[in-house]
Amino acid sequence: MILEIDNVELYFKEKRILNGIYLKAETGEVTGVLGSNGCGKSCLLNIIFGSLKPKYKLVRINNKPILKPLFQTKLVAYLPQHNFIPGALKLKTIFTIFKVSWKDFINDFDSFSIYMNSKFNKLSGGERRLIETYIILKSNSKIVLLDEPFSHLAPLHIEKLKALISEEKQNKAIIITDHMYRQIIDISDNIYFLKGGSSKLIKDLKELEDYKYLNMNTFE
Ligand SMILES: Nc1ncnc2c1ncn2[C@@H]1O[C@H](COP(=O)(O)OP(=O)(O)OP(=O)(O)O)[C@@H](O)[C@H]1O
Repeated sequence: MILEIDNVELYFKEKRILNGIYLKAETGEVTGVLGSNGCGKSCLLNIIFGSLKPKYKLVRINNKPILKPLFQTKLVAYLPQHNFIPGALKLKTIFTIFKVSWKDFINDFDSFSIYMNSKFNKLSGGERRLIETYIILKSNSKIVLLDEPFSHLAPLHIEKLKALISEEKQNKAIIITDHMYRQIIDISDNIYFLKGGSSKLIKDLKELEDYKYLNMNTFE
């Protein structure tokens, strides 16, 4: 499956946030999105998901325009920047509701086994983020959008999550954004950089220095 989005024009009042966006993601690949604070990364993922309606946009799957919001097609799962799982739910219930295997999760993250009957809001911020990311990543959807999955995670959990992302991409098109740029560079097959409302496909990591996203000599 090939997902493309272009012709995006997003305004909030008179302020133009996005214009000149082109992004392509496909099954078997991780597509990373990098950019400074406020450049529009979350807005772009929201627009792809269909929960934010810009002035213009064109979403195509396998070259066919998709006119209804993508979330209505059940093709897509989206990890938003904020917590989305109700805090009063027990972990076991959450995995049942989202149809994700608790056993597989415990195989990957055995330290969570003690939490099976705990409520979600009793977990730490990083633990909650890990569970939300895992649930979205392991969903049945063929397109996965991850907004800052690595925030608050301990290094070992980040490494495990990266391995899972690489596994899941075999059957999914994954779009990911995070400020942990080294992790994004590590797992991405393609990287788009957002600046001034438009996207640029990065061919050489040095461009990230030229665009003043990273300090000069970061990649020496
Ligand atoms: N609902 C809204 N109303 C008005 N302006 C908004 C709204 N949502 C986002 N913006 C503005 O749009 C711009 C892009 O926001 P967005 O959250 O997409 O940035 P981002 O690249 O994800 O930033 P960060 O890396 O800090 O999370 C920002 O200037 C933000 O203030």
